[in-house]
Amino acid sequence: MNDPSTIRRLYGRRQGHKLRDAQAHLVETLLPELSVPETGPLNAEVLFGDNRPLEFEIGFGAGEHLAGQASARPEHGFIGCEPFLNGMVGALGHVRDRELTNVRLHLGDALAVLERLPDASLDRVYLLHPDPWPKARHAKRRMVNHGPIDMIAAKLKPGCEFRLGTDDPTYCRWSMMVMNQRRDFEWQAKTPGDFLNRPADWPETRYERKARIKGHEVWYFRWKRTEA
Ligand SMILES: C[S@@+](CC[C@H](N)C(=O)[O-])C[C@H]1O[C@@H](n2cnc3c(N)ncnc32)[C@H](O)[C@@H]1O
Repeated sequence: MNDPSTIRRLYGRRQGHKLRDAQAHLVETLLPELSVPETGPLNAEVLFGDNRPLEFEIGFGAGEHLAGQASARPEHGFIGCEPFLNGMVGALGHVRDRELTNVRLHLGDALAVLERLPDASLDRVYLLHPDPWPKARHAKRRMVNHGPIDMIAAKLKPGCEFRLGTDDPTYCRWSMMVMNQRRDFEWQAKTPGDFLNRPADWPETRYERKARIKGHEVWYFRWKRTEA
């Protein structure tokens, strides 16, 4: 596993385009330093050695949003999860280039990390351009569903935000339907068109940029965790 060509063979081919030597080297050297521990309960002390506020990104893609938020708030700790190795390489590159010390990464399922955090421990959760699963028969696979949203609700501190971005009209409508049924979240749209404009503190993601180039509308949702 320590040999870059082995890493490339094991992950690069199976999960995306082949890793170059420099990318495999990054995975070999920087990822172990930044990885969320594989087992045991997690909190800010375990991850960062102090009691700082935590933010969590589900499926960070190539990591540009995670890195942007982490450099904007160096006093917060950021946990990012992404099962796609080529995306992880992107995030590692941003962490290295921006010399970020407040990011921890997990190559795998975000929910498996989320469930190990204490309840009411997160200051923000991001879900940006989740896989849309557009067919009705696949709707149960959408991240915006009762099980995952129950977990997000449990882990967010009351008064803190869950952010969702999507350019998929079905996902947009679905998310409004699922979230409007909940009493534990309050939609933060101040005006009817509010969710059409990206807030200034919301860095653009790669997927979002591609969607805009294709001429798609993008919707930006912010829900506040209530006390309910
Ligand atoms: C359409 S991409 C969007 C990536 C990125 N957020 C962006 O906006 O550019 C959806 C991402 O979610 C990731 N993903 C899907 N299920 C996940 C899960 N259970 N945990 C973490 N990431 C997941 C996928 O690997 C993929 O990279």
